[in-house]
Amino acid sequence: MEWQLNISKLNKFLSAVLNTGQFDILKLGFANLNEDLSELANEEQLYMPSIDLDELNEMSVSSLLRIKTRVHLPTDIVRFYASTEGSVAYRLSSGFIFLQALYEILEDDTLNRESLNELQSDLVRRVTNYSQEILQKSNRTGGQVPEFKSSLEQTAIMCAERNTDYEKLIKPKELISTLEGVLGSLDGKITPDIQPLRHFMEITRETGPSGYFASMPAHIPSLKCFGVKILTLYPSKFICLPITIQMKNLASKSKFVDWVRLSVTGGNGGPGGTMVQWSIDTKYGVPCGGDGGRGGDVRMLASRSVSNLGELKTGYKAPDGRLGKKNRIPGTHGEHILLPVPLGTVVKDGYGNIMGDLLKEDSELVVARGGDGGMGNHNYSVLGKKYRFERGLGDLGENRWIEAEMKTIAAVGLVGFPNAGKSTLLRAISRARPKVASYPFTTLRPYLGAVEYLDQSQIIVADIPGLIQGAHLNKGLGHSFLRHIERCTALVYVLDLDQVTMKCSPGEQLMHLREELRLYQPEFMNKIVAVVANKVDLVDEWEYSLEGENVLAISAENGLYIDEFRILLKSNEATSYPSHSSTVLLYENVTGQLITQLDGDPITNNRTAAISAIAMKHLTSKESNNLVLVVLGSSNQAKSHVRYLTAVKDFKEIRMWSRNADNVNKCISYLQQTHNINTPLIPYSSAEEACTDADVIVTVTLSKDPVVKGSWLKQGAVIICVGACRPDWRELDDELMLNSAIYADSVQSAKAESGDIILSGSTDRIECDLCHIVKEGERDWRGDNKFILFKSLGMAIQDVASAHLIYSNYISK
Ligand SMILES: NC(=O)C1=CN([C@@H]2O[C@H](COP(=O)(O)OP(=O)(O)OC[C@H]3O[C@@H](n4cnc5c(N)ncnc54)[C@H](O)[C@@H]3O)[C@@H](O)[C@H]2O)C=CC1
Ligand SMILES: O=C(O)C1=NCCCC1
Ligand SMILES: [Mg+2]
Repeated sequence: MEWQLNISKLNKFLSAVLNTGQFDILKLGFANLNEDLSELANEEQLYMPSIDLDELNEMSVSSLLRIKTRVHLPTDIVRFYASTEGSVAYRLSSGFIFLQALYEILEDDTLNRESLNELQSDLVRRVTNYSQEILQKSNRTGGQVPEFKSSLEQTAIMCAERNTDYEKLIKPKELISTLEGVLGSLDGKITPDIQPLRHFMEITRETGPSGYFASMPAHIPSLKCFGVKILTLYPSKFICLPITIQMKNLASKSKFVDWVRLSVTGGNGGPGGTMVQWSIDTKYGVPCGGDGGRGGDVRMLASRSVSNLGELKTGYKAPDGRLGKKNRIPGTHGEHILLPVPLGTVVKDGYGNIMGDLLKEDSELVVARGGDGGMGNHNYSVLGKKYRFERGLGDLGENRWIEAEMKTIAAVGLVGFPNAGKSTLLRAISRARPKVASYPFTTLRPYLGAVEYLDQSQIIVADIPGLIQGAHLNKGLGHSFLRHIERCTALVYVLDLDQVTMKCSPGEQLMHLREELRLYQPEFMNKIVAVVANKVDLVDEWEYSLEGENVLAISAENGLYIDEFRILLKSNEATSYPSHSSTVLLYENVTGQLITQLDGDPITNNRTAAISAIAMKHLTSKESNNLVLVVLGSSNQAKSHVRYLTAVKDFKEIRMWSRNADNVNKCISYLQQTHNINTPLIPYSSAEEACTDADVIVTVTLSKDPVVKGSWLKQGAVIICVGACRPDWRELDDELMLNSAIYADSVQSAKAESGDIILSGSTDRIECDLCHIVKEGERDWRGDNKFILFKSLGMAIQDVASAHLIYSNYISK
């Protein structure tokens, strides 16, 4: 096929796009046009469209040049495109598709923003379909695609489709039957995840509260693959800090800037056009010049991804509007300049007047307005030779000096009495250098420090100057510093353990600090808090809890437990950091090539629940329906267990309990709204009440102590115990354990890893592995025992089989 691009249509298309004034043409997806054209030309079966640049008008040429020199694709396309680097065939074909789409775009007579959007989605669809076709054509074992330079590039796509999208590839019934099939095929040969890899264990000992698990590699002959899951578990959740700030080029940023002065100038309005349309009816023609385009504004944009004002330059000028065009078409507007600033930046004009307070993500403030475009000559109705070229020149853009200051200073405020060591602590965790001396009020204004993490995130911490008793009455620095606390998301109470400098006992310090804050503003009590006790090196013994609060003892001066403190700031329930985080690697059997690397979290969530569903299906009698299910816990596993257990059994009702009633309600709404669970889901405020008369009880908590007691349960109850995966953690009490017929996904793993089994002395009482249950079919699993217990530990074989299913579904999607 020979393509002849229709230049007048190309011009029309480009003008239409540019004239919308809001559409960024570069985003339409003509990637590497140049390169693809030349490559296409070398490829016999493809033909190069001919574009005669001389025929294009100025605007189109410059647009094309921009297109050619910059690759700026919609992210979906970038994902596919980038993933196939090195695959010449693929690149050519993507180029081919781009060109084909371009050709069709040019054929389209009805261009508007909507149809452009449609075309853009269409483009993404085509590239996607094409990539699927290539994947399917691959005839290599395991579905590996020969054209791909590295499977990692391709799997990056899948990783990018984290949790939600990813979960679409996993259907409960399909996963359950796949895993059941795999368990059935095992023939008793099962690789137990007896212990995490030795190195991980050693690291665990060194690193404190976090725990590391690495499941053993598992081989699944029937699926022609093997694999491994690497998993870390960090259960300590002292403090919830919802803000961690992603920072680009962390290494290059050494300065933390919280105040800047800069000059800002809006773009000038473009001049009106002076074009004249000739016609035989008028002697001098009809003026038809459009209005000039508006000059761009300079705007500030509040963004969570910006941590300080250090990136701002000393001056900005927005682009001018362009000349009005003929046929009364307005000139192109100058683009606005958006200056990203941290949330909570206050902007003042040169006279100190507040122009705005950027508190919310994505809120914008115009700091220099662009000038209006001048009127085109079509507005001047007077006809005749003299007035034909009358037009407005466009207004000048505003110009001023402004000051920007960060006022939402920090995610976390350090609060403590003078000399508790807050400044020393800030120095220890960040590069901030507040003055440190042992007399009160060394710090007169809040000092900020950025605590930086290896994953490029950072948390801003403020050293809030000395609070004293009576501060709420404006004593000491009084209200001036209490105000700073207002804008912190979380607070860390810093207690002084030094007998010499402390005003009162640590317990009393905590009480007084809280009281001061409460008296100043009762809402402060709703803030997230953590408590640290400083100068622990100066005391012989220390209680690690105070008034029911976990307290982390540190020595800021000597760097003792400072790493723990840094981690404590970051680990929390309110951030998106999950307690578990994992990766699954799937390898091809024969060649040992890595087929895919997957985010392990959705796999863990789904496969664990699928295994529980298989166990429950076999351990309860086939006829039993309308049972009462109880789920203790309200997080990932709780959600997935409701979905998977309801896929194999009908329940009369599902009772849900968790420590946090709010989370139970959220969990219930999620299940009803996102997964259309129709079985009544009932929140319970007492675990005991929920378990009374229940048929199936699932424990999916991070508790270290029993959450269910045998005395609560009725005879015949089936308990699926999913949490307590460490040798010293419990979810079930001894009475429950000793009265249960016990089964496990792996007997060997359960003997080595389950605190419930080990500490209740039940290691020799585990009947068999799940794969034997699956093979045996229906029988009396309870025997003489009061209850039936399935202890789940989670095994690599389940992860690998699930990853295989996801991968297969992905490539055939
Ligand atoms: N057997 C297996 O294959 C797997 C087991 N697990 C285990 O399942 C449990 C739940 O996992 P996720 O939902 O991902 O964890 P998560 O961290 O997202 O949620 C933990 C849940 O436990 C609750 N919880 C925490 N401490 C508690 C306490 N002291 N008392 C009562 N409830 C408490 C929390 O409120 C929350 O509802 C964990 O113990 C985890 O290690 C997780 C994955 C696989
Ligand atoms: O995914 C698994 O397998 C897990 N095993 C024990 C602890 C949590 C996750
Ligand atoms: Mg496990």
